[in-house]
Amino acid sequence: MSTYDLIIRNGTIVTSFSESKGDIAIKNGLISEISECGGLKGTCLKEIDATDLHIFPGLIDSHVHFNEPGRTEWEGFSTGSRSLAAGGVTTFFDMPLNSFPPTINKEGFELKKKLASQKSIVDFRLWGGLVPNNLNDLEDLYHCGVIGFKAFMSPSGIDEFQNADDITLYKGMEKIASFGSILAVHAESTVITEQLAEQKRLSGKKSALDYCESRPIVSEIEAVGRILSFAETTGCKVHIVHASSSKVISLVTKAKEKGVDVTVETCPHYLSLSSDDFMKIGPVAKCAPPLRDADEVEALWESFANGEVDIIGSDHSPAPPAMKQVKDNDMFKVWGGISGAQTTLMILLEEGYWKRGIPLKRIVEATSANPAKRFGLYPQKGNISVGSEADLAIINLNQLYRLSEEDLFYRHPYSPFIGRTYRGKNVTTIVKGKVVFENGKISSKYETIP
Ligand SMILES: NC(=O)N[C@H]1NC(=O)NC1=O
Ligand SMILES: [Zn+2]
Ligand SMILES: [Zn+2]
Repeated sequence: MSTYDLIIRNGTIVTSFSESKGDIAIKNGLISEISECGGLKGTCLKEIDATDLHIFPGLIDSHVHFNEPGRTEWEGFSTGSRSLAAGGVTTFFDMPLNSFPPTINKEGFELKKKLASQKSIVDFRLWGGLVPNNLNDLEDLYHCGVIGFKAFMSPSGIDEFQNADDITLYKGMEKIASFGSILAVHAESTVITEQLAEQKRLSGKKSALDYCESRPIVSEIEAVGRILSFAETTGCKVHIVHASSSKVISLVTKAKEKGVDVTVETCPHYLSLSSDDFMKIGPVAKCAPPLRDADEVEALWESFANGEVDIIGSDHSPAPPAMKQVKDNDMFKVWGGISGAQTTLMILLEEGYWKRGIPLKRIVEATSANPAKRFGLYPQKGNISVGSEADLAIINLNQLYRLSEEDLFYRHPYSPFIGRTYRGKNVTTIVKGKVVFENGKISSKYETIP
């Protein structure tokens, strides 16, 4: 008879391609057996009854900014990873900027890796940056084990992480292609966004609407078109982050049809908040690219439903409260970034599964299987199968609740989703076989923040 560390009984197991009831046995951090309900024979140290609950592969958030080291007062790995655990996320990929030093060379990588290993309660990988003048660091970063490289096509808001000009992109992509790695891009046109912002400034226009108008969809379309042409020429794999519009997604779909190796991400905020919501909610909902109108939100859901959106990432990009407040009535001066690490799954369940009939399998695909596949972690992650890592989220689809400030584990508990009602809550999170979140709480072993 086998001895297991943990057995989860009687849940509905959802993967990107299947949904069925069963029991899962876990040993040494891996899934060691899956059977129909009642079929597992053996003893275990702990049992979880998942009757009436759904079991998803733990989410992989391929896009967060946890700001550590250097700006830990903005977030940090302790609070950031606890927020993810609460939201059913078991792995994150930390972006190379907003922390200081940025992850643009080996030293920056090693420093961040050490801190994340000490403090994170979920699994992680790190992005490396592509910036002007670090072409000679890319190979070191690749050997350090970055999950991929990230570049900005417009100013990032952080002085020490410069946006990449076209020659940096082109030369960088040749190098990245030579290692078989991937470049993620923040794709907005510097020329369009800066000139429109300057016109707004000269005419004293600085409202939320003015900010949105200074970063139109065409600015994304132009930048995406340019990066796709570099991708075609260099053969470099590309991942477009935070596309705000189905028009951007369509451009990516057309490139895929032509054989370009490209994927695209959108974020829960573009799927659940409109520019009108931004006017009502204010600076907490400021991001770049900005929120779009309600028709765009609906069109984005269509792109999601038909599988054109590959990946959902949160782009969790917090800042201290003072930087998320409007001063001099000027929305342009507010930090652009939405706190969303904890809320991805609840938004997709409420707005996607419940309101728009999106299948759970599609949600699992975009939040877990696809990021694992795109970044080389599948099927160890992103799946529920014998031999894969025991990264799981156990979900009560019927639990109805209103998100409040007290629910948030962020360093600064603000979110544009506070006060909204959701159906579907993550109740238990398991990372490599360890229960890190249970019954609405961080497990006692991880309660104390180091
Ligand atoms: N620097 C940074 O995190 N910027 C992010 N914030 C945002 O709203 N979009 C971004 O790219
Ligand atoms: Zn970005
Ligand atoms: Zn980002």
